[in-house]
Amino acid sequence: MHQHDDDDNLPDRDAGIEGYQKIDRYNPELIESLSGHYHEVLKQIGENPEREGLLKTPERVAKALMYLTHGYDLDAQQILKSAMFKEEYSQMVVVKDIEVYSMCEHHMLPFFGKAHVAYIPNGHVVGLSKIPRIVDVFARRLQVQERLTNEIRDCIQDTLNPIGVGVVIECRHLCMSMRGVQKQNSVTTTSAFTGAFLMDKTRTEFLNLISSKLS
Ligand SMILES: Nc1nc2c(ncn2[C@@H]2O[C@H](COP(=O)(O)OP(=O)(O)OP(=O)(O)O)[C@@H](O)[C@H]2O)c(=O)[nH]1
Ligand SMILES: [Zn+2]
Repeated sequence: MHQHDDDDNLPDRDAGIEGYQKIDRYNPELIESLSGHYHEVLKQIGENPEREGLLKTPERVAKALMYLTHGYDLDAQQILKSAMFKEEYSQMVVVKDIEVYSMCEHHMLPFFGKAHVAYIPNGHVVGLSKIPRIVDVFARRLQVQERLTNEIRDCIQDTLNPIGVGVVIECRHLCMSMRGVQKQNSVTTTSAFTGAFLMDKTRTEFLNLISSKLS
């Protein structure tokens, strides 16, 4: 469902988050309402929400959850467009080891690790900091790692129109380690490519660059 943000002060979100309702996420009334639900959650897990250590917990958790999902309010394309510069550089640009913190949409438990992002400019480069920023825009939502990977790729491809984009993400999922199958050391790797990165040579150069230990 496409949302249009012309009637209030929130920044434009990128369109196309299916069924997402735009909210004013730090509105005190909303935080209070969400806190009420967490107060109930504490009771339902057998805790005493009135004991001293838990008195402010519902509000803290409500604020934390709102922060951890604030990517819904950000427009990744706008962020890239705000720092695009005409430049004739035509080699691969790689930003590697970008910390990722996201939450799986199945269990609302964290998954975290690193993203490596590359593109080959086609007349324009983008301000380097904007790459980690757009990783965050898509990571700070309820996600699956595959979609996160594709969304980063598509955003760069559609906005910057480069000769190609490569994205590799490596994450540990707490839903697989602290519950469920309980595998403590498994790491999930996902990748997405466009354009020149679909060719072996370019893809191999990218994969070699992100595995180098220079940094
Ligand atoms: N493809 C994909 N799966 C994920 C991701 N995060 C969590 N999952 C998986 O989502 C699946 C949900 O499966 P279900 O069988 O419905 O849930 P469940 O009974 O809690 O599954 P278990 O985790 O196996 O106990 C699990 O296999 C999770 O490992 C992700 O980013 N990508
Ligand atoms: Zn999960």
